[in-house]
Amino acid sequence: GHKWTYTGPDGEEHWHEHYPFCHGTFQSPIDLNSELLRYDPTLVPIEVWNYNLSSYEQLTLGNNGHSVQLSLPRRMHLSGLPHRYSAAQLHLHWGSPTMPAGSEHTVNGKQFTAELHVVHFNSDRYPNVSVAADKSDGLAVLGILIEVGDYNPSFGQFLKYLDGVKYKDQRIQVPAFDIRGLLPARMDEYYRYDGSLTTPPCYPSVLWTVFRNPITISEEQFLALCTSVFSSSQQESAPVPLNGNYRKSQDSEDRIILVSFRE
Ligand SMILES: NS(=O)(=O)c1cc(-c2ccccc2)cc(-c2ccccc2)c1
Ligand SMILES: [Zn+2]
Repeated sequence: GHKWTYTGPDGEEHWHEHYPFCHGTFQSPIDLNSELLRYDPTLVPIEVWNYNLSSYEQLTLGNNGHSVQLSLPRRMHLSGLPHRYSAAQLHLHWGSPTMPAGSEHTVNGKQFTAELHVVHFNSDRYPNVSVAADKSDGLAVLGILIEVGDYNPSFGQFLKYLDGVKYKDQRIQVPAFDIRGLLPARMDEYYRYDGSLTTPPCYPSVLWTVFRNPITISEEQFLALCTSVFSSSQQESAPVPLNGNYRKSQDSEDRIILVSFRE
């Protein structure tokens, strides 16, 4: 597909020129604003299955020039959603050392330091994530807001390998670990709405679950994230740091955001 970036001539205002859905409806991210929230007592706690991976297993850590992503085995899956959703990959969005706020979803206008996305696909209906990616009930993404605070040992499990994926299109095998450690303690408190991929091709195919409670990473872990990786390939003369890889808030139109908690 056509190249896209977060700034400049290929930035998000131009995505729709090659990716028409980016100009469409149900776009993500959105501001999770109290005025739009509706408590829904049918929203049950999210349950994760087979997230506790063995360190004997290896996962592929890659730099795709837009984010760092970790492949996940499809036996990892979610229950508590309308269908079974099996894991595909996780990746991050973050700010920069000078402008640390880099989450995609915001809460009453507050942007967090970073955001982790765990991408799953509807394995009841589709054979794999590629087939599911453009189907209206195809994907479910868990959004985990990240703020700077205590050191996060689970986050450290893959941050320590970032030097192996410094440049675009680099990938390495890393030991697996318990992915549950990247999620907040409370899985019963979350925002729920119908949205899209936050990157091109912006398919309106995502059932979003953004957890109410952020996780923390340390200042050092945040700096490692936003100084270790580049969106340019190793061959290019001028290395371009990979940071600020977040889409701005989209119009929530008249979408209701369901919440599993009473404020
Ligand atoms: N931010 S996101 O969760 O909506 C998202 C989902 C998927 C995705 C992945 C597999 C199948 C289907 C969708 C890919 C990306 C992505 C991020 C950086 C660069 C390129 C793509 C981002
Ligand atoms: Zn994402």
